[in-house]
Amino acid sequence: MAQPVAAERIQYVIEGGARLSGVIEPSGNKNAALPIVAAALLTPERVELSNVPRIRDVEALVQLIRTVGAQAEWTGRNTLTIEARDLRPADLDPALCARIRASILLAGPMLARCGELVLPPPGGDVIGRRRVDTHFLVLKQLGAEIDASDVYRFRTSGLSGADVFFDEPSVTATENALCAAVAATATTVLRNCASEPHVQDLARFLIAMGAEIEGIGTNTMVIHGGRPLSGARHRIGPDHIEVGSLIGLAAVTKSEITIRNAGVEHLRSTLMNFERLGIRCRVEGDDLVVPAGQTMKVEPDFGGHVPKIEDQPWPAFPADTMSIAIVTATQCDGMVLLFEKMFESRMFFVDKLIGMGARIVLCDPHRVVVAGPATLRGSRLESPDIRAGMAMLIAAMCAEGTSVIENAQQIERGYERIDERLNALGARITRNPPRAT
Ligand SMILES: CC(=O)N[C@H]1[C@@H](OP(=O)(O)OP(=O)(O)OC[C@H]2O[C@@H](n3ccc(=O)[nH]c3=O)[C@H](O)[C@@H]2O)O[C@H](CO)[C@@H](O)[C@@H]1O
Ligand SMILES: C=C(OP(=O)(O)O)C(=O)O
Repeated sequence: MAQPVAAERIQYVIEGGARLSGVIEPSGNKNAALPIVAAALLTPERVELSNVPRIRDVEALVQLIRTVGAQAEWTGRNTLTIEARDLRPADLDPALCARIRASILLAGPMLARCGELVLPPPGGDVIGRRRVDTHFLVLKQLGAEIDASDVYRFRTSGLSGADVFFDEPSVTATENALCAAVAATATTVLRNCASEPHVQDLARFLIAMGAEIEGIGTNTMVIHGGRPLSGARHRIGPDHIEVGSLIGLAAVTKSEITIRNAGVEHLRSTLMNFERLGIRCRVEGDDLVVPAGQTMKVEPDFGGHVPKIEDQPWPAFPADTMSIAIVTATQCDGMVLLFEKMFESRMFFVDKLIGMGARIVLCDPHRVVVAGPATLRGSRLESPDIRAGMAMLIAAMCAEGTSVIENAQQIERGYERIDERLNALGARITRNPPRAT
C-alpha cells in the first residue's frame, strides 16, 4: 500500500490595500487535468501532458496512479509524462482517496484496463454532500458490477456500449463514462451529460489518443467505442475558474491586470455575471483585460428589481465561481441575490466575510443577499474549501490592515503558487512555511 501522506498546514499573511498591475497567465484547468491524468491509464503507451497545474490535487492523483503501477514523471515544471504499461488494481491509500474528489475518476480507466478496482471513498471539498450515484448508474449500464459498502468494488467482464440517460449532468460521472465508453465495444450515447470546458478537454485528449467522439460541448455525446488507444501529447486548457477569480480580485483592489491566454471562448457566462456587478472586461485576442476604475455598481433588473446571480450547469455560470462573486459583490454599490443550487454548505463561509464588515444576509444554505459597498477589516480566517479560501484571500487583499488565512493548503489544492504569482503583480502575501522551491 502507498505511504499515507502527512497533511501540511499552511498559513497566508496578507497585508490589505495593495494595488495590482501587470500580466498574469491562468494555470491549466484543475478539473481538466484530473480526468486527463486518470485517462492516461487507458493506454500502455507514453502520454505527455503540458500546462498541467502543479497543485495538491494533481500531486495526490499522480501518487494514486503510481500506486496502480503507472510511471509518472514531471519532466518540466508543468509537464507530466505518464506510461501505464503494467497496471494492477492495487490497494489505494484511503486517506489519499479521501483527500480528493478526483480519486473516483480512476474507476472508468481501471475498469477498461484491468477489469476491476477497489476504491476507498473519494473526498474533495467539504461543501455539502458529494453524490456518487450517477457514477454507479452510468458505469453499471456500460457493463460494470459495483459493490459499494465501506469501499467501492468495481468489476467487469467486458464493457459494452449503451444508451445512457444521466439522472443529473454530473461532471466527474460524465468523465468516467467517457473513459469507459471509449474502451467499450460498440457505440455509447450519453444523454443529459455534463459539457463543461474540462469535460470538453478530456474528450479532445481521448480523440488525440484515437477515440471517436461526437457532440463535444453539448449534453448528448456519442462515443464509437473500441478504437485502439495510443499514446498522445496534449496541452491542458486554461482554468476558467481561476480567470473568474482574477477578475474579482482585480475589480475589488481597483487594479488593472491583463490575463494572458484567458480561454476567452469559455468566459461568456462569467463575464455576463460580473457585468451585473458593474465590472466590464475587454477581450484583446486571447487575452482579457480587467481595467481599473470599474463602476462597481450593481445593475438592477428591469423595473429596478434586485438582480440575481445564480449558478447552473454549463454553459451557464459555474458553481465554482460563486464564492468569488459573493466577495466581489461586497465591494459593489447596490443589492444582489446570489443563488447557489448544488452544494449545501458552500455558502457558510460568508460568516467570515460578515466578521470582516461585509453586509451579507445568509437567507438559507443556498442563497445570500449582499448589500455593498462595505469597508472590510483585516481578520483571522480559516479556509474551509478551495473557492471559499480564494474568496477570503480576495477579501483580505481589499481589506484595511493585515489578515491571516489558516488552512491555506485548501487554496493550494486548486491554485498553483498563487501567493508568488499575485506578489509578482504587487500583492503582499507571506506564506508560512516559505515555499521550498
Ligand atoms: C473534480 C471536479 O471536476 N470537480 C467539479 C465537479 O464535481 P463533481 O463531478 O463531484 O460534481 P457533480 O457534477 O457530480 O455534481 C454537481 C451536480 O449539480 C448540478 N448543478 C450544477 C450547477 C448548478 O447550478 N446546479 C446544479 O444542479 C450539476 O449539473 C451536477 O449534476 O463538478 C462540480 C460542478 O460543476 C464542481 O463544483 C467541482 O469543482
Ligand atoms: C469543488 C471543487 O473541487 P473538488 O470537486 O475537486 O472538490 C472546486 O474545484 O471548487
